[in-house]
Amino acid sequence: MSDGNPAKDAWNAATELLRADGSLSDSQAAFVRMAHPLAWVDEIFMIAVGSEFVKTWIEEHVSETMTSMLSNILGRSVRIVISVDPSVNESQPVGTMASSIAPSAVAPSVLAASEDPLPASSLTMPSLAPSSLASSGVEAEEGDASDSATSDYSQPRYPGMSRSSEHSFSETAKYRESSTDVEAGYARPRPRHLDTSGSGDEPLLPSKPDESHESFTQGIRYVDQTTIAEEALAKRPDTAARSQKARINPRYTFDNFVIGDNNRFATATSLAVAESPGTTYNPLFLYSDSGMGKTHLMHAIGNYALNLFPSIKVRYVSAEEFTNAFINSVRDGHQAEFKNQFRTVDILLIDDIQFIGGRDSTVEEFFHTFNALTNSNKQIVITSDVSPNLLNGFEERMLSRFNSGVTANIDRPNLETRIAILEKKAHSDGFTVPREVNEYIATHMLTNVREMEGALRRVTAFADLSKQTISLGLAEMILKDLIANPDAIEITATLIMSQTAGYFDISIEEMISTDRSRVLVSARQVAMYLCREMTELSLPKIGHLFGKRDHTTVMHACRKIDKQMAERQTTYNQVSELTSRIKQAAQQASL
Ligand SMILES: Nc1ncnc2c1ncn2[C@@H]1O[C@H](COP(=O)(O)OP(=O)(O)OP(=O)(O)O)[C@@H](O)[C@H]1O
Repeated sequence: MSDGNPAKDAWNAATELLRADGSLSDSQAAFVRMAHPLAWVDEIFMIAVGSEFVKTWIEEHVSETMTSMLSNILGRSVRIVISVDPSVNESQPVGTMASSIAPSAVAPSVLAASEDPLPASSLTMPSLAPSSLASSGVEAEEGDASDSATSDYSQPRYPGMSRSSEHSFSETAKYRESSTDVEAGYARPRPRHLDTSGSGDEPLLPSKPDESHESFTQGIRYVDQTTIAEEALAKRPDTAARSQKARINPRYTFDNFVIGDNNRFATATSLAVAESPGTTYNPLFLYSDSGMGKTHLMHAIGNYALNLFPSIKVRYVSAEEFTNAFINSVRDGHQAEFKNQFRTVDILLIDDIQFIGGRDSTVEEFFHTFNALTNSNKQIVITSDVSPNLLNGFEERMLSRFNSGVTANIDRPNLETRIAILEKKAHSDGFTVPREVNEYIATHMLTNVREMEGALRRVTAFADLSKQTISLGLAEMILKDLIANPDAIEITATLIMSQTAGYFDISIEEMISTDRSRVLVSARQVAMYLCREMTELSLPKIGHLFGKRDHTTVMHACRKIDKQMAERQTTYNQVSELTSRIKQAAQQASL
């Protein structure tokens, strides 16, 4: 949908057209969607990305195709100029940033560039960065005297029930539903190193499941449970045997992986690895806290690669299993078999690598396995609970190898994504779960997707066994030992302040200080707003808690955040997420 940014409209249209005619693969489209189209002036088409990595990737892989499609759409020849702006959130839906740029901020530098085209490298756009749109790094936080006690803010609101959470219930997920559409005969070139496999004349499976990966469009997508893997399985009965041999779980696919802001980059690189193993992203290192979907993505890579390349050899192994297999091979004198098992594959997926840290001989063996595979351009995917730099028990030479490819973090999913995950799980398990039940679970359980799924399973299993209809009341009853009664929860200003400070990565001292730098003012205003919404504290009391500030300052903060939530998706998401976190922390404290 257009929001008056012609660059964004053209970029989106070009992406969709190229996807439709097969010129962009799933992973290419995923990267294209990480870019933020800023402006189009004459022959200059400007986009911003968050990192050099994505810039180079776009330049090398899709710039030419996009340039020519954009030129067709815009009716004149354009060239793409890419700026790197670390403040661009690559996982944020396209358009968020562009739409926040005032036209007046774009005009001067762009026009100058268009009249006298500069080489791309010399075209810097400091005025386009959102941070530079503010007149300075110091933000006003005081209210004016007219914001007086006659306002509706003079009375406390309903404790524990914020307007933000009401919004989030009614307006969060914007998913579309659609079924997968596997089009036959859509072959892609096989990666060079796989061409020598001897079975190159075997037809490739359709590799463009198309609509199923539209999840890379903004936000969240909800797809039919029919997966590419299942479709392919029906066509190629041997796929089941190959998955089993590869120790790949056919249930974990890209189709049933919900893509949100927290995992967009990790999913894009995983897709790229499945499509072109052993080429660019080697090794791919995925890390996150427990239960965030690393193993799911790993199996998805395996499933997709097995479907794309009929002769490919894939092997999934947990680090624990690798360790045991190694120890047994030494004990039984079967080292040759061990080596053969792990060094002759095209893709090795090793899960939870942190497990082998400190086990010197296993680490050493893995080092040799790693080198043997990468030296012959075979793909390695590694998962861990921490980034390579924080792994314990590995030598430096090993860590530098882990860092030599691509590392991708998976964050905690936000509320919207958590609801989408639950909806998808319920759907694929064949249950109809009312939306408020999924919202209830997602709002109260936010630290681990696995636990959230466990809660949903508890509810569906109980309803199934007792032949009851799934309802909010039933869910509350079944989950009462996991989720405390909302009425019994005590939400204090201290809790709000500490959660908000943690979220913005600042200290409580900074939050109540007189420092008025932009980040601190934003965090402070959000915290004041939440205190007003979630506690019964009066304006003067809140002001006092926040460094003895005047009640008009609190009033100003509340009005400002209220307004920003209506205008800016980012603020809305921040407040929704914080509301969830605060409630969860309060619940845990009350259990
Ligand atoms: N984005 C997502 N979409 C769908 N399901 C998800 C998503 N994220 C996590 N899950 C589900 O959550 C559960 C836990 O995920 P997974 O086992 O992949 O986590 P993990 O990060 O590997 O955890 P651990 O570090 O404990 O091994 C799985 O059932 C997985 O399908």
